[in-house]
Amino acid sequence: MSSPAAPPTTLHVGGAAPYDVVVGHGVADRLVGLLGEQPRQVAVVLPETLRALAAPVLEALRGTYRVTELVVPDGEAAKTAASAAGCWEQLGAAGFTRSDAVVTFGGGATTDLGGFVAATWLRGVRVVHVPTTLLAMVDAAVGGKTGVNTAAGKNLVGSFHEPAGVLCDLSLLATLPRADLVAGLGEVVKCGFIADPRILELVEGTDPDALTAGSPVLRELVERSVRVKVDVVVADLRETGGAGGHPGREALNYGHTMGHAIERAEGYTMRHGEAVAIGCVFVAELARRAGRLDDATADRHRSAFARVGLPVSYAGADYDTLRAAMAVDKKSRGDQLRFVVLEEVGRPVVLAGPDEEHLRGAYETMAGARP
Ligand SMILES: NC(=O)c1ccc[n+]([C@@H]2O[C@H](COP(=O)([O-])OP(=O)(O)OC[C@H]3O[C@@H](n4cnc5c(N)ncnc54)[C@H](O)[C@@H]3O)[C@@H](O)[C@H]2O)c1
Ligand SMILES: O=C(O)C(=O)C[C@@H](O)[C@H](O)[C@H](O)COP(=O)(O)O
Ligand SMILES: [Zn+2]
Repeated sequence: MSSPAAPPTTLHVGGAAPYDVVVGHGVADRLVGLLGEQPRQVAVVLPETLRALAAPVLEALRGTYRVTELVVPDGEAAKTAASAAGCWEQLGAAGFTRSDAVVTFGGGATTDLGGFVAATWLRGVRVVHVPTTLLAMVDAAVGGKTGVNTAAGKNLVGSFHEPAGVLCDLSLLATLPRADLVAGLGEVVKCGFIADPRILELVEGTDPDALTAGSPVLRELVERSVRVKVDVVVADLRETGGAGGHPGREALNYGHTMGHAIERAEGYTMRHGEAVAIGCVFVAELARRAGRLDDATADRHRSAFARVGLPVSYAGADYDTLRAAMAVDKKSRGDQLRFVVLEEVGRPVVLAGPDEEHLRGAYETMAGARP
């Protein structure tokens, strides 16, 4: 365990384009050092709502580089082809070259869009993420998935583009609304179920109200979740599959098949981490019905997510609507739905083409219609 004064932790991400994820208080101050002397100019992707929070970062950058602010809509509204096109226009007007760099400052929606802009401008320029939500620190800013939504569904256009560095400055979480911090815990608890049972013990053994920006337990949860993500991504960056029955990168998609369907049904007004929590409870029930998961572990999903204040049921859309939305999930192959399910905590596997009765039954339990 560590206090806010504890030195930063560096988690190295190996592979063809290695980089570090730095976790600690005040680490955003490292941005200029990380970008180095090569860029002449830096484009900072951020929502208008975070400009005050970003002021010290912008000021530090202006001391060294020509800075263009790419101000994008707040939250999920930023993840559109139109937002990306607006950024491309501004980069063109600024004469942004391959030696220049993009910085993202915001939650996962901002890092997803900004990462996509960096991936596509001149077929790829350097990007450094400064995530400002718990969810973006533990998940979105790490691993190189970038993208935008289309009318057909979530994250349907994007690319893999690894950052040159990720600075998780825990002090930035001080202003994050409680509901957004709790949403980030959705991905944290997901990491506990797919790979690190200690995360579940920490969540189950801590007063959720004590999980604040300066909390040592929150920091341990961040570091453990980043470690889970890094280990999976290093083994299977492009989601081509794992070895020995492990789903590879698809494991990180645990709970997302239903989670993304719910987000779409709600017009992207529900927080991603909330939808993921419901999706994990749904898929645990599916696995239980399919005879893959024991009752106690399925029930533990409901209790662990509920403990931190996340929703665990959803009846806002009917089964057929959600079933149709799940069909466009990236894990689908032809007409076949594929889910990541658990056989036990820490043992994810792929369940392809589940029994339609099990699916409908799991939906009815999720909707509260059937125990
Ligand atoms: N690329 C990936 O691997 C990956 C992983 C997980 C999630 N995601 C994506 O991330 C998105 C969700 O990210 P999110 O939960 O961070 O939501 P978000 O980016 O929509 O941010 C949530 C809200 O918090 C505000 N905010 C951000 N930082 C703040 C701060 N420090 N103080 C005050 N307000 C702050 C934002 O302005 C916004 O209103 C989804 O689009 C999801 O698909 C991507
Ligand atoms: O990094 C991954 O891989 C993930 O699946 C992490 C998820 O938490 C994240 O929401 C991701 O954006 C989902 O990706 P998608 O491929 O289902 O769009
Ligand atoms: Zn997610």
